Amino acid sequence: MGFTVDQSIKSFDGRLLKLSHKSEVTHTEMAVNVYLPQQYFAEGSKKLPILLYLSGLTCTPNNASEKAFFQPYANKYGFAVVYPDTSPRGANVAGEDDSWDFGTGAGFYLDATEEPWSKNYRMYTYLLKELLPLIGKEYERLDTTNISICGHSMGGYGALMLYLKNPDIFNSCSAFAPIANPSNCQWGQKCFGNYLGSDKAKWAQYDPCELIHNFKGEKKPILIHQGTADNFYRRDHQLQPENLVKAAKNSPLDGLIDLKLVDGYDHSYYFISSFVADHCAFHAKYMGLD
Ligand SMILES: N[C@@H](CCC(=O)N[C@@H](CS)C(=O)NCC(=O)O)C(=O)O
Repeated sequence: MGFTVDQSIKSFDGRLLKLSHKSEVTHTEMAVNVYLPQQYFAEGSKKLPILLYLSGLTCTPNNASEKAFFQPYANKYGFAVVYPDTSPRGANVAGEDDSWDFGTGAGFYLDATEEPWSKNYRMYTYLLKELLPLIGKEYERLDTTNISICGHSMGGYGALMLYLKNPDIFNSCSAFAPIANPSNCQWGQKCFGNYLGSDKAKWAQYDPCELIHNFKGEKKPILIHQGTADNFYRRDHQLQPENLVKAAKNSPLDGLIDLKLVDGYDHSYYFISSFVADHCAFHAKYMGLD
């Protein structure tokens, strides 16, 4: 089943497509936005790389499409941006709308193994086995063999986790204020506990601080920005990017976590958009575009 194009909006010389499709993985209708840069519309253009951007808790595909400002850099370098949703919606699972940090808007990019979540909350398989292949099929001038990954907060964790597990699929990884050690913070413990149960060995299969030890890809840096005025970082200890720097020691990525603490920035899209240029330049290099 293909995409329905709900809207096609001109933006920074390219077009933002608001798409939806029926997912056989989540058994729901899924929304996804795709930004096609100006190069996509040029006669005889070659296949364009893809930046997969994963959003944080409560987001739909629209938050980053409207407020992160990837578009000028997507046009500068010539890559598309794919903005998936953060969970299935309307799965009708009891309790999915009870809190903002679990269930709807908080799929944690994993495959739930526990009832009643395991039928629908399967964002890991959805992204890798359904969404990316469908993008490749429907947009033949996008190159699904040249994908980089980036994300914010829960999506920053998602980007780290997906990259560390699948270096054959993703060229490069960066994150804004990621939940770097989910087994060790309230947000992660709540979601891992409900979706995966109490077996910590299952949690380790998704925690970047565990996965980094078994990373099998090329030795490249991972770029992370973290604002020092982010309350989820300094007050609530939900993010803990330093734990990933520590975990990298004596791992294949020893010394390659490029954590940039940026003074005075909070957790919002004002922070993200301030450093999007750096992240796009970083990924463009590994996409072969600079
Ligand atoms: N709803 C939460 C905040 C959730 C939040 O900050 N979500 C971040 C990701 S973790 C986000 O991107 N929010 C949407 C936005 O800023 O557009 C609260 O009330 O504290």
